[in-house]
Amino acid sequence: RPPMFPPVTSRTHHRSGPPRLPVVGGYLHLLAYNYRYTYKGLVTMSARYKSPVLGMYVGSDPTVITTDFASTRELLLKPEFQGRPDLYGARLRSFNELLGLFFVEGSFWAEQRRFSLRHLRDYGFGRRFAKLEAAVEDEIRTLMEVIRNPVGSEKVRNRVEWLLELVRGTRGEVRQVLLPDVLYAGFTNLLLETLTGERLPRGRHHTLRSLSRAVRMFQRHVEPSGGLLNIAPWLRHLAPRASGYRGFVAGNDGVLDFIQEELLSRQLSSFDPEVMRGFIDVYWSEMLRRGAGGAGGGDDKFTEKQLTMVLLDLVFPSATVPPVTVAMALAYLVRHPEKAERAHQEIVAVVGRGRLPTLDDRPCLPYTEAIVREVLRLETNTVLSVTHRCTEDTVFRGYFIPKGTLLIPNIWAANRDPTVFEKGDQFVPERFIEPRTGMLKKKDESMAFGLGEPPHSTASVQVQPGRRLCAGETFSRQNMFLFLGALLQNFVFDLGDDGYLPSEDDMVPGILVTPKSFWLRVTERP
Ligand code: HEM
Repeated sequence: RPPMFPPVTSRTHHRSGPPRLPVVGGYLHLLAYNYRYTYKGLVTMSARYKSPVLGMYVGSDPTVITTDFASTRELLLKPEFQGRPDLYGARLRSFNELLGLFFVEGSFWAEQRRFSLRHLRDYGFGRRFAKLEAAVEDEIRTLMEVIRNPVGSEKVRNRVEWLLELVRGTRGEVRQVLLPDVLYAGFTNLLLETLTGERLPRGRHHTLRSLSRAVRMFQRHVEPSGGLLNIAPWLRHLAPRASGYRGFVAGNDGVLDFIQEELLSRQLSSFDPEVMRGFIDVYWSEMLRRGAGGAGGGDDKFTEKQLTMVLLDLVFPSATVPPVTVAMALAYLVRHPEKAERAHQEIVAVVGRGRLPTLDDRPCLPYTEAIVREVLRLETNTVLSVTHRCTEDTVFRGYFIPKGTLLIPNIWAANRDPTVFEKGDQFVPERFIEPRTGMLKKKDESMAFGLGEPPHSTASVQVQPGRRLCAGETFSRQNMFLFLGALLQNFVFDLGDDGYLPSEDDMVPGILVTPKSFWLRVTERP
């Protein structure tokens, strides 16, 4: 074992050299603190051991966990902490190799990330692009149509059953919508637009919803550090369901099938090297340019398997995190109807009712933007982010950290740290508004997307391979703002007679912490 931890218990310091981390026992010890919500258990543990930085073994892996704002920020920005561990699950999902964007490191990661972001940008990912903005507006209008009239036009009549699972009540009656489910198709379709230049028509939205279901199943069977399956992969034979193996594989296979059938096969069967319709065409061209498929075997970095996994790493967050975040924003606004009304008034004053809010309106709608920021902070559903790995022996906060140590930033706790966010566990969008001018504050210290460049930045360029900042930050922020703005402009959401709001102890744990689906009553504004 590396000499990081002292043999017995916490707060043992070395007489010479940097002190070693307080050891708080192993992973099972953590589970005892809060078996269901480990991110909360870590906060309790941190108070018990009087240290915001904890050290423990997860299986045989030495692991460092940060639980307050300052140490989490430092962890996320430290150059030696930008690696990724070689987890059993990371290989299980990708042909027994380390591929994609999330679970790779070093020069392979830097090159793939730089290439992907540079070319996704050309299709509106992280910058303004008229075609994508038109697609967003179209998806929002479709969503509003579905809410207004679920049975709808002839075109969707064969899908009525599916729609009625999402929207209850027919024309003229009280209407209820199922969240976040009703939002899944619209958000996912926007990623398809950047990848292929096309979206699935409304009559095929059920395919996107099945995709989100598969993603959710996967997410709910994975833990950020790899969990028990990583420590003892053989558990999958003894207890395939309880160990999470079955759900993991079923969810992952569902997403891979979608990528194969709906993205790769379709796109590549009509591939034309003269016309680049979206990111997939560009990646495929690069593969061909590097000689993939040729007699020499081509490049071993730009391969079809790697493309498949890059797509999985883009589909996987898109199909759940932004729609879940908007759904949670609506849930908070039902608890605080005066804040929904304030946002509505702001939108009506700037945009009116004759058109939908656009990205040009965004600087003039600070309160709506503040709601998005606040829900990202308070409902950080990427609770423990994605585990990092230390790539060089180093010292962190005075502690010696050997190469290979796993690093878990508790961004859920950091985003609620009371020393930085007053009333950190309450929904207060006003914290992001400058009281004197009513404008949005420049600074947003919360870190729902990780760190790498100023987290509040809406700047167009996200190509910074040195840090692990989320690749979809700008794309997500823009689309969440537009969807939420349109919903607040046109509808009032409340509980109705039998509505239900997910409570904090009612979230489903996993690599993302997401709410159970919930119904809200929706009324059209006059
Ligand atoms: C509200 C929405 C989202 C949130 C809160 C979020 C959050 C995060 C977080 C916390 C990380 C880990 C950062 C780290 O390792 O330190 C991450 C990584 C990543 N996210 Fe997101 N994400 C969101 C949406 C998206 C979307 C829509 C996409 C793609 C279309 C995306 C693509 C990625 C990728 C590829 C990575 C891996 C980056 C790397 O390791 O280099 N994310 N995200």
